[in-house]
Amino acid sequence: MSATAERPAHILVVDDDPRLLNSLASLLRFRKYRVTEALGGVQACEKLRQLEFDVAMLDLRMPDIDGFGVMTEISRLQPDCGVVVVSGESGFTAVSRALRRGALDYIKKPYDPEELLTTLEAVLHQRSLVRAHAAIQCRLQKSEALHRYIVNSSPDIVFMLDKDGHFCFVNSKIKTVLGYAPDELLGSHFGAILDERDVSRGTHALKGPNISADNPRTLEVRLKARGSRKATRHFEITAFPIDPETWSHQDGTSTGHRDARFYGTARDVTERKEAEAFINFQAYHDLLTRLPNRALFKDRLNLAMTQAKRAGQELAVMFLDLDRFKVVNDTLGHAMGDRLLQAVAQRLDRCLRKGDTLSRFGGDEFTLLLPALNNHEDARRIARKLIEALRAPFQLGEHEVFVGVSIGIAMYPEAGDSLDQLIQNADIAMYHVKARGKDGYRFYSRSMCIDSANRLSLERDLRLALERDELRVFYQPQVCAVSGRTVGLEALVRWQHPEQGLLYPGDFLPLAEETRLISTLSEQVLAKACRDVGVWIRNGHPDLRLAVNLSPVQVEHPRFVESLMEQLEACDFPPQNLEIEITENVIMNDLDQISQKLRKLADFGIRIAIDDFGTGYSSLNYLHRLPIHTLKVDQSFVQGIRSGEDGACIVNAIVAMAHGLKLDIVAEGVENDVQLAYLRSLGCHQVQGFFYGRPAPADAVVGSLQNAPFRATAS
Ligand SMILES: Nc1nc2c(ncn2[C@@H]2O[C@H](COP(=O)(O)O[C@H]3[C@@H](O)[C@H](n4cnc5c(=O)[nH]c(N)nc54)O[C@@H]3COP(=O)(O)O)[C@@H](O)[C@H]2O)c(=O)[nH]1
Repeated sequence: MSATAERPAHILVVDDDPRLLNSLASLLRFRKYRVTEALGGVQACEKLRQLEFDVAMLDLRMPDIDGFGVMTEISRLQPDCGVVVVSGESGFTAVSRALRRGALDYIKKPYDPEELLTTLEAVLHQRSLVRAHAAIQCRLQKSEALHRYIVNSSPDIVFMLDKDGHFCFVNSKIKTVLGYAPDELLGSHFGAILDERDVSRGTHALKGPNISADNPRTLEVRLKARGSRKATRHFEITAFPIDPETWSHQDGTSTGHRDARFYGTARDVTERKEAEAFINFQAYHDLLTRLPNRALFKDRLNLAMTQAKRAGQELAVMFLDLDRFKVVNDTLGHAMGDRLLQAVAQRLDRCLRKGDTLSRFGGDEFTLLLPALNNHEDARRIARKLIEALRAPFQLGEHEVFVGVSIGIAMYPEAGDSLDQLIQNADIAMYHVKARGKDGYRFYSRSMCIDSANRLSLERDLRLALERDELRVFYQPQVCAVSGRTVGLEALVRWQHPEQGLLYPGDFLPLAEETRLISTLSEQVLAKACRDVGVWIRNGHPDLRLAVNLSPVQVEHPRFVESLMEQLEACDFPPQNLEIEITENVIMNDLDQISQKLRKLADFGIRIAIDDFGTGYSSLNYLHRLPIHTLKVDQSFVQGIRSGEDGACIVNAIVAMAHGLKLDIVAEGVENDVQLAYLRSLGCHQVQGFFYGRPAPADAVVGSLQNAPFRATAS
């Protein structure tokens, strides 16, 4: 009777017979329906355009527009309006045609009023069910659209996995973030998009025993973007197991959600991770060179010391300080200085193995950790490599600059068993390289380290020693390898300390250099040596050569040439009998200045020898630019002859080169006849070393000058 409880159903009654029309309308009105009458098809179509109906009760045979025509209009104008045909026609064709056109029922005239009303009620009831269903469908669609919108607009990737970890659902966020279309992932295992480094951690995460809705699994993993264009991104994944009891889609849908056992979200945390990584990098790196900073260096050193201790191995800490960097910085400016530091860091870094740590310690200082070494030779090799790496000039814009590096080496455990001690001792060793003319390397030895109280008392003692004439000069012969005759004597300073006994240069020369007492010390040594050797020269050894060591501090002094010549004059010592020994590094500190000074000395007849040849700068370029007379092969190479290491090859090369350049050559540190025989076979005619005698005081030397071979027994 009614479309809803509040509103009576609106019925359109259509018939071309006024009497039948009226009677049907009255019957329906009597039953409280709202009725609109249409006398024929034309009127019915008009009413359909004006009003809304729940049901149309329709005659079929009408003169103007018949019932089928009206049904066409109904389905066009009001498809929700139900149609009940009330017709005198009862042939199969008419009935079936009416039903095919959408009529819900067919009542034959003359009708039974009760039967007609029952049919109408049933049609109205069916209409209301259809409408309710449509309303629910509509609400469902809206609800699903809303949820789809919420899920797809989520800032996170939302996903569902089956029990084995295959995707059952993934929202469209994955397309924006990683480039995958959700559909292409359905059915694939989630491990397929995990970065290789996180596959095992990621896949194990879901298998954990404690994972539950109250205790979701949260982990950070890297996910691969689709294709190779984009990099891996970082995600924080939170995954919950789905309780099969509460998951209402068990009965299945075409999307496969029914198998879902895990629900989760993946939040893109790449920006946060990158910011963290950058902050972390800043905290542990030097931003100019991108090398580890002090803090990271100390951390790695600590770890390496623990490992070395456990494995019973050595490690080396090197302290590197650039030579001549200050000049570049002061003359070309800080921007160029910065570029130089970057270029230096790159060159040094290229010399190292994967496990080594090069750090910028500050300014132009670098520290290097070489873990797990077998012996000192390993460290020595790297130090030489580093020095060599910086030898070639650096191109800074239009400027070509040269820097060198002074390297101090502290070996663990020999040079200390705490990290601060190792760094400090490497620094001390580096300082000794600087004091000896820069651009070289030295291993730390205990004699280098004088604590401040000792240092003060030693400095005071040294000042007193210079006043009280406690310095002694010892002489070591330089012998002709063929005749065994002594052709020269190297003067080597000793200190007869009143309490500590005889001290060697290594015990006090570094301090003398630091305190600038070296100038007075050298003057005293030279004066004594000139006096001693001068007497021997005058007493029948006119060609006897006196070799003296000069410190860089002396050579760099602006009055170096003048004061040396004044001293020789004062002692009446013939300049042509003097040979000064300087290291290559002294020369390279300021090639132009040194070259002028050496030329002046050479013009006076003084001979110039390069001491420790092969261990320092070794730029062969200076050899023909300077007035050099002698190369002294360093004792480390001579000792290599015995052990059959590289030393022998280097000696071969140095001797051949000296011959080519027509320079004299003196091999230092000859300790046995094997070395002597080898050197002789190379044509190295002058030798020096314990084989012929240790350095000895003047009175021990003088008697042996006549004899061949010379033999002294002192220290
Ligand atoms: N500026 C000055 N420097 C000086 C002076 N006197 C010495 N020195 C420098 O000190 C260095 C160490 O000297 P010293 O401890 O005297 O050692 C010399 C020799 O004893 C040692 N030597 C000689 N032969 C051998 C050998 O067969 N085996 C071996 N293990 N050692 C040996 O070598 C030192 C001499 O080296 P060099 O000078 O390179 O010829 C010394 O190196 C000087 O630089 C000084 O008055 N002023």
